[in-house]
Amino acid sequence: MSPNLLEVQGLKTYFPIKTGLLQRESGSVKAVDDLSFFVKKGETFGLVGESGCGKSTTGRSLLRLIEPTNGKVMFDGQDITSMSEKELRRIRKDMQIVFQDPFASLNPRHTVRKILEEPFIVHGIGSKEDRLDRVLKLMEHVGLNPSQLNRYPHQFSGGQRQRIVIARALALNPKLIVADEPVSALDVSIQSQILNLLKQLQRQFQLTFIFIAHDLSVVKHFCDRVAVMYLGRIVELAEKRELYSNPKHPYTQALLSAVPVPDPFVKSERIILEGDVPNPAKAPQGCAFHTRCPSASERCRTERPGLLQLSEQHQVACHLYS
Ligand SMILES: Nc1ncnc2c1ncn2[C@@H]1O[C@H](COP(=O)(O)OP(=O)(O)OP(=O)(O)O)[C@@H](O)[C@H]1O
Repeated sequence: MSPNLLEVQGLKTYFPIKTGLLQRESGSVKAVDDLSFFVKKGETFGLVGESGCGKSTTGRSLLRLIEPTNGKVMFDGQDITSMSEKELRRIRKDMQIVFQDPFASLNPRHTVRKILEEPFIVHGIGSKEDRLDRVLKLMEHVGLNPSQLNRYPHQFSGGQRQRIVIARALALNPKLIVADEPVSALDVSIQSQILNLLKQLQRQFQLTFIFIAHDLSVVKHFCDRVAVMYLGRIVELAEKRELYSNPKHPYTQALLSAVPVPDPFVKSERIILEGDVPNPAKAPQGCAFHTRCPSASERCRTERPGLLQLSEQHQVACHLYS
């Protein structure tokens, strides 16, 4: 049996750009541009990069909430990309997503009971009493008071609302949860509580996580392996400790230099990236990062680097190492 829950090969998701009165297609945004990686059963795989680099589109494409343009996604040995809608509905209960903004993902007119009961109703699971029982258990698992069963989302704090979203994601006993910036909208003091809850649930229910974040400080304690994305591509992928202690790609080095160091005796030099992220509709030839890279050579301008295996736990897409 494969140790991997997810295997992704050559995933591409392009969005057409339509212009003019007739909305003619005039190109495409390469939001996800040829990603290949795997996620092991029970691990937390981090996807990190600046806003707009394609993290959310990747997460949604993996679950086919957005249709990928190309590539193959194998989930638990099954090819999701070739599944019919019906087959997909069956397998979707094994793959859930938690979004950044808990308020936007909850129906304001539904009580917690109704919100948490819905997945069971949709999948025809249990009698009314049995469903209530399941809802109460879910509330308990995520640290919500069962007496709040009949409250509405606006009667909860941001952190509690995210607990409701997590409970709903857990309802159908999934194997994989894509957590798309699940703590970014929360107070810093609440962030670690939610991260701890996710970790505890992971152990309790043998969950596999894909954890999306825009900076490397949040994933530091949470992920096992981390992929750094830039303009729709993975530029570096490594086991967490290896990535933090031995970053190879100039972009990862710049991202890491922006992570605050809590020790006043440790001096860290911040690498300031010049220029803006190139427009994904007109991504440059060669390495997408070359316009901002302090070490770019002529080759970086013309030739796109592939992901190079530096060691068993470390891959980098950069001409400095090839
Ligand atoms: N439905 C869409 N139609 C057209 N372009 C899109 C669509 N969704 C995303 N994009 C574009 O695809 C690129 C990647 O967006 P995506 O939201 O995946 O990035 P992200 O890294 O998750 O950013 P953020 O952290 O801000 O959410 C961006 O340039 C975005 O504008």
